Amino acid sequence: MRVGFVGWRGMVGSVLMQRMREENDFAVIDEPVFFTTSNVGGAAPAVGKEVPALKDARDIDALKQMDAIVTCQGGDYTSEVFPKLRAAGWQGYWIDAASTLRMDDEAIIILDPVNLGVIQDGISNGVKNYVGGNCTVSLMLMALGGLFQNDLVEWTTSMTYQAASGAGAQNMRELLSQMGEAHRVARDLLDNPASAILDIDREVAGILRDPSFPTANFGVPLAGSLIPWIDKDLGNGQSKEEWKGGVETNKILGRSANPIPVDGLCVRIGAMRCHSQALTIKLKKDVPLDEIEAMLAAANPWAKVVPNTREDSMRDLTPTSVTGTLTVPVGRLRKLSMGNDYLSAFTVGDQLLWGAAEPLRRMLRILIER
Ligand SMILES: NC(=O)C1=CN([C@@H]2O[C@H](COP(=O)(O)OP(=O)(O)OC[C@H]3O[C@@H](n4cnc5c(N)ncnc54)[C@H](OP(=O)(O)O)[C@@H]3O)[C@@H](O)[C@H]2O)C=CC1
Ligand SMILES: N[C@@H](CC(=O)OP(=O)(O)O)C(=O)O
Repeated sequence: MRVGFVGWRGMVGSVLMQRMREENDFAVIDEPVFFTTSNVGGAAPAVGKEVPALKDARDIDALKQMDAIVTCQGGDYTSEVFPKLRAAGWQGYWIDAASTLRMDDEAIIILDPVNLGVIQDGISNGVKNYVGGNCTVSLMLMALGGLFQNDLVEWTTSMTYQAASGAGAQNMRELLSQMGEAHRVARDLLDNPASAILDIDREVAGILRDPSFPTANFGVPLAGSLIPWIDKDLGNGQSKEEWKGGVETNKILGRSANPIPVDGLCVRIGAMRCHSQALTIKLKKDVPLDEIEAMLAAANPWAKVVPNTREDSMRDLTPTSVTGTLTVPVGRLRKLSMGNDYLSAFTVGDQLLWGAAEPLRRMLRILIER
């Protein structure tokens, strides 16, 4: 297969390249070809085999030569180039990280540990567009796959704690600048063990509210605070990120005609690249907790049940412990006081791995190895 890569040096693209090298994926791609929107003719990345110089990511004729294109370049690029490429008669596979085409009838949302059957049916039926899901949705389904597989979910809420990386590389940098500023104004007081905590707090609150505080990307402080809105305002009280929770979950599960209600509030917090979510799940029936834990653990090799103890939760169920790994721990599992068919859960996952790059890498592998 001749495979074109667009957006390979961005944040999601870099994680994709890193994972493809780790899994030796380039060995099974006959001809990898790298594209750019900014450096035509420049050197392509080292992938262990000879590759041509960077080609123009807007050159439809060059793109048309590809059997598959994997893009992490973003939604604007997809909106601009994809229709032209199809209009030019291109029949190849389009594998995309951006949300643009996700809810399109001609596209499948890819998360193969959860919906391999939907993907395989799509390939057999000639579907050519495969799009990675919203990070929060993919991570929730990786964690709760066992409950959905066993058709136990009547509805679920998802209250999220989303990392800065979901907003982009510049936002991650801004979060760290904000943390640095908050520390800077308190440093002298912190160095003095006799200083009053309310003096420290006043200094920090002052800089968070100061017009000089770096907020160009987030719009408001995130460090020492949080942002209870992610993505566009749909005008009905719901954010677009919250809307995606329902529609994308059901599309991935192949049950858009008979949807499971999934809704909640999406909140940005000061983690770097791991999204966390607290879930309240209304079960269709009362299932013993040990059976639920066994189902969750058996659903895929990455979901890991964390015992619901203080020590295990604090050690294994945090962004710090999960970052940079493919493990999706799920814990805080208990029946809520509302009744035995109400289950709580808390899960954490790396939004650049299962939330973005990994489903694309695996989709390419599925196409190559079929
Ligand atoms: N961030 C996320 O969490 C998620 C993002 N996505 C999707 O992936 C898309 C890409 O996101 P993301 O990777 O965060 O975007 P980036 O902004 O990191 O990268 C996008 C492109 O910007 C160009 N670029 C310009 N300057 C630089 C630089 N200094 N370093 C690297 N690249 C640079 C590159 O294109 P070129 O080489 O052509 O110049 C690159 O491919 C998003 O638009 C979204 O649709 C999907 C899921 C999660
Ligand atoms: N919206 C997500 C990141 C993202 O890129 O989502 P999507 O792929 O659905 O646009 C976040 O901010 O955490």
